Amino acid sequence: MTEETTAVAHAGTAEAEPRPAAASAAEYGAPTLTVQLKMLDDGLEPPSYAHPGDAGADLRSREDVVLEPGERRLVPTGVSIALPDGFVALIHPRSGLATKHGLTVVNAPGTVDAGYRGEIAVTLLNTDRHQAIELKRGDRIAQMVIQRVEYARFLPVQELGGSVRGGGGFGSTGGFGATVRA
Ligand SMILES: O=c1ccn([C@H]2C[C@H](O)[C@@H](COP(=O)(O)OP(=O)(O)OP(=O)(O)O)O2)c(=O)[nH]1
Repeated sequence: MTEETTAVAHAGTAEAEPRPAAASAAEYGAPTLTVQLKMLDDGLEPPSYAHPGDAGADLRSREDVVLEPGERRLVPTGVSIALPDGFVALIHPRSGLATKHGLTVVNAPGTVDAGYRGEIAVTLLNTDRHQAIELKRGDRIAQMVIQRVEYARFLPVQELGGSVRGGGGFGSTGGFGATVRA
């Protein structure tokens, strides 16, 4: 654990800034929200967006990790944040690692609550049945998407409001022909 490296104001309140309907090239991907960030490991790069307009900021592994086929592990990122009230950070897998190596996030998307101040960690799973996955400290292992959320007041009722779908679900509209091999 080391000293705080980055801190910006306004924790606890929603600070999203309105953006123009059509952002110019210079504005595209410009920050729309200020989030306090405390790095817990001086040697690691903070979360970052690979390109302007990317939804996910990459998170890095704080440790060297080897995941054997089928193995899962909670991997620390060295990052803690203070999200404004009304926001959530969702931890998603990275598609390249998923496609090329079968690396995924068990609980995808992981939910980082606005009130959470601990270290963000990622429960990685090697879904490959044959190859181990070797991750080095500093490797980008997952991505963090920050979104607005609603906090519901649950209102008990006897009858729910109607809808076209009604109770249909779990394949009620068809459209797939998968069969299970015996
Ligand atoms: O991928 C994740 C998911 C969660 N968390 C942290 C932030 C989150 O706010 C906290 C609790 O997560 P969650 O609510 O999913 O866990 P739980 O199993 O329901 O635990 P709790 O009883 O502490 O809420 O753990 C992570 O660092 N990474």
